[in-house]
Amino acid sequence: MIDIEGQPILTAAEMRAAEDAVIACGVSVETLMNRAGTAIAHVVRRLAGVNEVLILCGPGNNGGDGYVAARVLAEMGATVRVAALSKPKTAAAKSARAGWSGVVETLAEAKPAPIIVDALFGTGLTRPLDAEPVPTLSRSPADAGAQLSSKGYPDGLLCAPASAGEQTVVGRLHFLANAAQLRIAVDLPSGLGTDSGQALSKPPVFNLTLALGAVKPAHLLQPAARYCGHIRLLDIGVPTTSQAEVLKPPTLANPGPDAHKYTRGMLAVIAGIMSGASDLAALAAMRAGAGYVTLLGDTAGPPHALVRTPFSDHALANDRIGALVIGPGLGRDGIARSRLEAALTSNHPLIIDGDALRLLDPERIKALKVPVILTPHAGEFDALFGKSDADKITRAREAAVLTNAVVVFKGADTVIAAPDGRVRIAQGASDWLSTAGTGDVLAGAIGAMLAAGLDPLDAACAGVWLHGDAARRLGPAFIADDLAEALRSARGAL
Ligand SMILES: NC(=O)C1=CN([C@@H]2O[C@H](COP(=O)(O)OP(=O)(O)OC[C@H]3O[C@@H](n4cnc5c(N)ncnc54)[C@H](OP(=O)(O)O)[C@@H]3O)[C@@H](O)[C@H]2O)[C@@H](O)CC1
Ligand SMILES: Nc1ncnc2c1ncn2[C@@H]1O[C@H](COP(=O)(O)OP(=O)(O)O)[C@@H](O)[C@H]1O
Ligand SMILES: [K+]
Repeated sequence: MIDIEGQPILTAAEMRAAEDAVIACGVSVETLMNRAGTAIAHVVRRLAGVNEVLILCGPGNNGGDGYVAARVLAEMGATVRVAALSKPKTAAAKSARAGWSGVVETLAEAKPAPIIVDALFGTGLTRPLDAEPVPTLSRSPADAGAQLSSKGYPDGLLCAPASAGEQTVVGRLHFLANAAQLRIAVDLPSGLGTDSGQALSKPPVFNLTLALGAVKPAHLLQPAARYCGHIRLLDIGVPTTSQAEVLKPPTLANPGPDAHKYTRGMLAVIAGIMSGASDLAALAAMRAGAGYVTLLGDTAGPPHALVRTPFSDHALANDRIGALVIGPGLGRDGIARSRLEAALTSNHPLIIDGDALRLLDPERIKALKVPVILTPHAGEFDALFGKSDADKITRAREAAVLTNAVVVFKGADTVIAAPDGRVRIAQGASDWLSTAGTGDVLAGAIGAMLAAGLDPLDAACAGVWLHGDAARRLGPAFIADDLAEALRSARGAL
């Protein structure tokens, strides 16, 4: 089992292409399925102990993985049962089914077990599951493992059509999941759109999802990600590369003996009408490790290490400024507009956040000749780039190209995109981040990284990582001030 930090993220089509490349070199689908099923079986065996395992198999290769896992688990001495939705459709799944010598129960009538393994649907799911009826038997079968007919009903047994509610695929999955102590999904919880991150049908929430060969967008994008539980990658010997990767901890240099405040990076934050927001950004930058932070505006108060200076073109013209944050608490009045204009013409690398994003259009951003990082939340993103049904990765990528800027598309599934097509996606963000001011903290943290000289994508990634890690350290009900302070611990842990 591999931790997914830093791993490539592949769409369903990219994963199929990666598999096809291996198959073209002479490796059969059956071999890949055997590797997948065997790896799944070993994980399940470790977690299940002596408890009974119920594997739910679908018609495609995801189901095929399930049959292989069942066979291997049985060979290892585990107590394992299999329940199928319908008979296997693909050649590899048929061959995997043939390798399972035990009974195959119907999904409709399978009794619960303490451990369930969902191998119903993986990357092949193309439509919602809710309306799909599960075949049921009109009498209790002595051996429900009878061959399933082409309609998906067991041959030789009279089948009744499914009734509503629990007798849908989703209903059965929820019923069996609710009764289980441990829920494990093969590749993806059944019901999720692999690339969109949408729940085509709402699956139960799993404890563990075993990604096969590569991480997929649905493992990270909301709402799909929250059904996956912990995600671990299983290697099936398919080489993968992608411009999209899971965010990993940054490598940041600590100050050396020759360091001084300016070598560690000088950040300027422009204040506006709501000084609390720019204060948070400034504090965050200091706690993320900036050497010198100056706040330009009419503000007052601690910390004493923060250099508060009235806003002026002269203050902005300081060559030592390595990066400039504009937007937190800026407002949208005349003063805000003139400060934004001064920032855009200052020649300093820019982090553009909050209100500043509402005062700009993509063409103006693209025309800037300095490195730019944009940090919109969903509302700001829609206002700047328009609404769209495209997935979050595509939207972030297109926005980065359109503006020639690094775009940090925030949310519970923050997507960071560079104009060259590289994408990084954060995993496991604390939902407690949904509190006022945490975006200002992020802008400051990214500002500290850009001022220290990191390239814009690395700076954005490092800031998002530190921000997410600080939140994880704080647990519940923190406020943005706590988060800014906790950046210090996050920085220290690297
Ligand atoms: N390829 C490889 O080398 C390897 C692949 N591996 C594994 O294969 C998985 C992908 O397999 P897959 O492509 O067969 O898709 P899968 O998710 O099993 O479902 C497809 C089936 O579902 C059906 N179907 C779709 N939507 C439906 C709906 N709403 N309701 C009902 N049916 C629906 C669809 O029918 P159709 O749309 O054609 O009518 C088809 O029959 C992948 O996640 C991984 O686990 C590993 O073994 C490693 C090697
Ligand atoms: N439900 C959530 N789970 C995880 N992170 C979240 C969630 N909601 C918001 N965030 C994060 O919290 C921050 C909120 O930023 P933003 O909306 O700009 O807030 P503000 O403007 O109040 O500072 C972003 O970094 C975002 O990614
Ligand atoms: K599955």
